[in-house]
Amino acid sequence: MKKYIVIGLATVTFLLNSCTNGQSQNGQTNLAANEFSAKIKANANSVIVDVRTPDEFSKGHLQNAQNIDWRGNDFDKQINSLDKSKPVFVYCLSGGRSSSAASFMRSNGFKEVYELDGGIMKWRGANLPETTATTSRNLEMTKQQFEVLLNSDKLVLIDFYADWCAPCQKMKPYLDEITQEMSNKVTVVRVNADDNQALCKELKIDALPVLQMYKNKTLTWTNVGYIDKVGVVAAINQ
Ligand SMILES: O=S(=O)([O-])[S-]
Repeated sequence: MKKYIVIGLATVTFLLNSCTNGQSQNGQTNLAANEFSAKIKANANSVIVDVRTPDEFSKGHLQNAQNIDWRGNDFDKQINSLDKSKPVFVYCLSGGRSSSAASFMRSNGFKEVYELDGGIMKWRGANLPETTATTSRNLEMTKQQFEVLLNSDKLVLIDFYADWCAPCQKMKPYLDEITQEMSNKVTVVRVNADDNQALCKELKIDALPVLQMYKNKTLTWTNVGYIDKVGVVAAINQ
C-alpha cells in the first residue's frame, strides 16, 4: 500500500516535471538507443536495470542488466538497495514502465538516471546486441526468479560461476560461443555464486564451476568442475 502511495506521488511528480522542464524531456536523460549504448560504454560504473517482468527478461535483455520488475512486490526495496551515486540506465519494453521507474528513482535520491527512449524495441530496431545469458551482479536472484528462467521450450544451461574461479573464467569464452551458435537449442544462464549465496545453498551448489542442464524445468545433467566445450556440446546434443 505504502509502495503504491509512493509510486502515485512519483508518477504525479513525473507528470508535473514532464509538463515543465522534466529531465526526460530535455534530451539529456531520455536517450535514443545508440546514445544509450554509447553512454553505457563510456561509464565503467554503470548499473543497467531492466524493469520488465522476469519472463520478458529471460527472453532477451541488455548485457549485464539486472532485472528489477517495476510491477514486482519488492521493486522499491530492490531498487533502493542499489548504489544511488552511480549512473543508472533503465529500460523496459517501449518506455512506459521505465519512465515511471526512473521518476521513482529520481525522487528516491538517485543522482543520474538515464532512460532508453522507446525501450528495448527501439534497441532491437537499431540492431544493438542483447543476450539471454543472465549475469546477476550485486542482486540476489530468488528461487522464483530462477524458476522463471527455466520456463523455456529450449534446454536451459545454468553456469554457476564466480569471478575468482579460474576454471569458470576458462569456460566463459566457449559458453559465450555456445550461447550464439546453439541459440536455437539452448539458453545459457550465468549465475554468479557470490551474488546468489542463498539460491546456491537452496540448490545445493557447494563447488564451482557447476553446469546444470534443465529440460522442461527438470534437471537432466550436471557437471561439477572444469569441462571442455566438446563435453558441453555433447551434453546439449544427447
Ligand atoms: O511499459 S512498456 O512501455 O514497457 S509496455
